Amino acid sequence: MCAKPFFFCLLRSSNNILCNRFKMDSAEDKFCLREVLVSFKSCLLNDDKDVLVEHYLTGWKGLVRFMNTLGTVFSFVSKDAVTKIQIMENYLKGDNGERYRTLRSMVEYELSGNLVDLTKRSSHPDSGCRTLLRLHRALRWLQLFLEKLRTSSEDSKTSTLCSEAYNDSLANYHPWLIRKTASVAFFALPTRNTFFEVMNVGSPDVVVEMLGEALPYVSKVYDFTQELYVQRNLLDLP
Ligand SMILES: CCCCCCCC/C=C\CCCCCCCC(=O)N[C@@H](COP(=O)(O)O)[C@H](O)/C=C/CCCCCCCCCCCCC
Repeated sequence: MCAKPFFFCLLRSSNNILCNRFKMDSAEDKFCLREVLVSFKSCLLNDDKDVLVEHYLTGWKGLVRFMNTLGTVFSFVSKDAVTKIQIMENYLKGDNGERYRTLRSMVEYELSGNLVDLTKRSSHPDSGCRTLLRLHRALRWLQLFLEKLRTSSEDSKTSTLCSEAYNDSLANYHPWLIRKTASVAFFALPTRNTFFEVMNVGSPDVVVEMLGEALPYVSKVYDFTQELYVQRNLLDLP
C-alpha cells in the first residue's frame, strides 16, 4: 500500500472535523480529566503494592472517551485501545474473573497455569499479561505527554509535546507504518489552550495544579506494573 495518499486523507478528513467537534463535544459529553485520573488513584491497593484491574480499565475507558472527541483521525488508536480494554473486561467477567481482580493475581494465575505465550504468539495470543503490557506501554506515553503539557509554556505546540512523548515510549514498540501514521495524526491535535479547555477542569492554572496532583498516581500505577513485569520477566511478551 502506498502510505502517502493515506496520510493526506487522514489529515484532510480530520482538520475540519476537529475545529467544530472540540467545542461541541466538550460541552455535551462533560469529559472531565480530573475524574478520569482519579481512577488511576483508586486502582492502587495495599500501599501501592497492587493494582485493581477494574479501576485501571475505568481510567482507560475515560481516556478513550476523550480521544473520541478528537474526531476520526484518532479512531485507529482508540479502536486498538478499546479492543484491548474489552479483552481484559472479558477476563474480568469470565469464570475466572476473581483471578483477574488485581494485576498481581492475574500474573500469578496466568503464569502458574501456563496461560501466557512467552516467546511467540500461539495458544494464548491474547493473554491478560500480554494485553495489559500494551496498555502499560501506552500509560508511559500518557504520563510523559501530560507531564510535558503540565510544564509547557502557553505557546508550546501540542504536536511536538505529543510526538516527543510518543518517541520516548510507544514508538519503540511500533512498526514503521504505525509510527508514520501516528506522527501525521499528531499534527491534527488542537492547541494547548483548547486541550486545557476540553479537559473541563478550570482555568489553565487549575489544570496545571490538577495535573501536578494527579500525575503522581499515574506514575505509581506505572511504576508498580513495571516492577511486577520486570520481576516476572514479562516486558517483552510477543
Ligand atoms: C487532555 C489530555 C488527555 C490526554 C488523553 C489521551 C487519551 C489517550 C487515549 C488512548 C491512548 C492511546 C492508547 C493506545 C494503545 C496502543 C497500544 C499499542 O501499542 N498497540 C499496538 C500493539 O498492539 P498489538 O498489535 O501488539 O496487539 C497496535 O499495533 C497499535 C495500534 C494503534 C496505534 C497506536 C498509536 C499510538 C499513538 C498514541 C498517541 C495518541 C495521541 C492522542 C492524543 C491525545
